[in-house]
Amino acid sequence: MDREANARSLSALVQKPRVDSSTQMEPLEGEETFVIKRTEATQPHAELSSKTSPKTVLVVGAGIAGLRAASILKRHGLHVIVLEARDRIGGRILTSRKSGKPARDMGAAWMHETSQNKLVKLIPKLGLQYYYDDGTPFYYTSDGRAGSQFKAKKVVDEFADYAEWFYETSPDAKDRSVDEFIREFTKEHPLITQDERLWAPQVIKEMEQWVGTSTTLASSKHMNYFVTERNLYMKDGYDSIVKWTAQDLLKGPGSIRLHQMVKKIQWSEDSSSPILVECANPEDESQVQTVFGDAIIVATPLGTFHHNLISFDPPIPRDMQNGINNLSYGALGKVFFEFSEVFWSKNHDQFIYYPSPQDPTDETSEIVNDSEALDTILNYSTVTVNLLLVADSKELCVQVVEPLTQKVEAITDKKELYGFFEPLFKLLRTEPYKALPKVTSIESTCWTQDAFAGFGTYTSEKVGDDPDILINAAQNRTKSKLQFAGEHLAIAGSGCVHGAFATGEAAARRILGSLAVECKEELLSLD
Ligand SMILES: Cc1cc2nc3c(=O)[nH]c(=O)nc-3n(C[C@H](O)[C@H](O)[C@H](O)COP(=O)(O)OP(=O)(O)OC[C@H]3O[C@@H](n4cnc5c(N)ncnc54)[C@H](O)[C@@H]3O)c2cc1C
Repeated sequence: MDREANARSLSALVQKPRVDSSTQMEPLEGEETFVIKRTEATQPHAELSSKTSPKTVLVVGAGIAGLRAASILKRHGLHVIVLEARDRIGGRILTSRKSGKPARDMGAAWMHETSQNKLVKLIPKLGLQYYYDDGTPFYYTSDGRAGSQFKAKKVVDEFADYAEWFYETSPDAKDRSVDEFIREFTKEHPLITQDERLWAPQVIKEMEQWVGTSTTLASSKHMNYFVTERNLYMKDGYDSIVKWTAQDLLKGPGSIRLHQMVKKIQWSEDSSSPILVECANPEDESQVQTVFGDAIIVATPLGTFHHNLISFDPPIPRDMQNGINNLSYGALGKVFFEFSEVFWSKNHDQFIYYPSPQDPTDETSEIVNDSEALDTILNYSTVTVNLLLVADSKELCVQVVEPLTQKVEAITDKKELYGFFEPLFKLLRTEPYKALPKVTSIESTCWTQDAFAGFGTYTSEKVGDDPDILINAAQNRTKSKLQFAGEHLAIAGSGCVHGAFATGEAAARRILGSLAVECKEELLSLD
């Protein structure tokens, strides 16, 4: 379908949005986030899938993984029902569109690993605007700008190299946190100076943004530090990828059912027993319905499993459960600040801030850091995206990671939120003697308070985790009527949109196999 036709078919199905449960945002006037009309999904009576062909496949979750799987299955002639708890599709891809404001991606904003990321093909195909992050970042400490030759950065590169070699040559060695391991490395290194020793654990915090957790929790065994790829920012908003993925499902009513919070899945491998799913309307849990299918794909976030938000009868297969127990979930938060004037460097796309190390000779430092009253943003590592360069708006997007994400996302008062971040903005001024300009709008994420996001943002390998258990368990379910998809199952691009997209394809292939339907590769093409 071409872009114009796509837009036409969407507008036929679109209605005015309501507040999204994943974010607590400004009033919604003028917002254009698209929402599909409520369908017959809330019929009180149970519905039965046809015993004759085509078979019915249920897909739980209308994130990119579930939508990709459902769309492939529909193209293969199967009857597909996507059950989505929210009032919108896209899951952790959420583009906030407010009148007069640029599109803000509250979830995914970048295409990563662009050399292998097949979604990049959609950029020219759909005529989307983008920005490649080829610029150099500016680095800051509480004392101001750190030079580009900040030596501790080189020490961190050397450590990452060492850690990779260490676990390659000693695969059975005990996992420890990145923070613990880098301190051990710098302590034992004969040529590292005391300053480098102090700063290296601070500088490595830059990776926190990738793994979605702090270096005190992140696994050094599964460390993903050498990020040499290019990244592409979706200037028009990531929801265009969601719309493209869902276009076949949006053609007629009924394929996607919103407000369907799945609570229980009764499943069996017996081909004569249907899969039975109990759903409730999240806004009125007395509105319950039961849906039947021949097979099912569960594509909800890893955190929903950690919180047992869906019950399975019989329980989730043991190998899958073991995998879930051995993989962690992280939390990256974002706050968008729009200003009346630009006071930061116009030529650098990111501002990376390293918090000061605790000076072991300063006996008061521990007391100061423990004090909630004195807590400021400058105690944490942050990456601030310069949206002037990236998306042509007078905005900064400050990214934080857990445990700060939970704290920031719990702040509902905009003044308080700004006050917390203000010391960072003062630091980013190109003319430090000038007062900061007026902040004209603030918008913050709220994923850690959102059950449908699993109270977090994406998979994060923490100390002791083993991601392969879950991936292997999912891949081994070749003949099963119960399949799983989602970024947590990605072989490549874990935690990312393209990884999630690929897991939707893999789950669809396994369902086709289990229903003895031939997979036609041309129906998976992005061309
Ligand atoms: C702040 C943030 C920044 C990110 N940045 C990037 C980035 O720049 N680049 C990148 O590639 N990736 C990024 N990601 C990760 C990316 O967004 C995810 O990996 C991807 O969107 C996950 O897709 P999914 O289909 O696996 O899950 P989801 O998108 O979470 O879809 C799961 C769906 O299941 C639904 N659901 C949950 N429970 C139920 C239930 N009980 N019943 C019915 N439905 C249910 C949810 O509402 C949701 O729609 C970011 C994520 C966040 C949150």
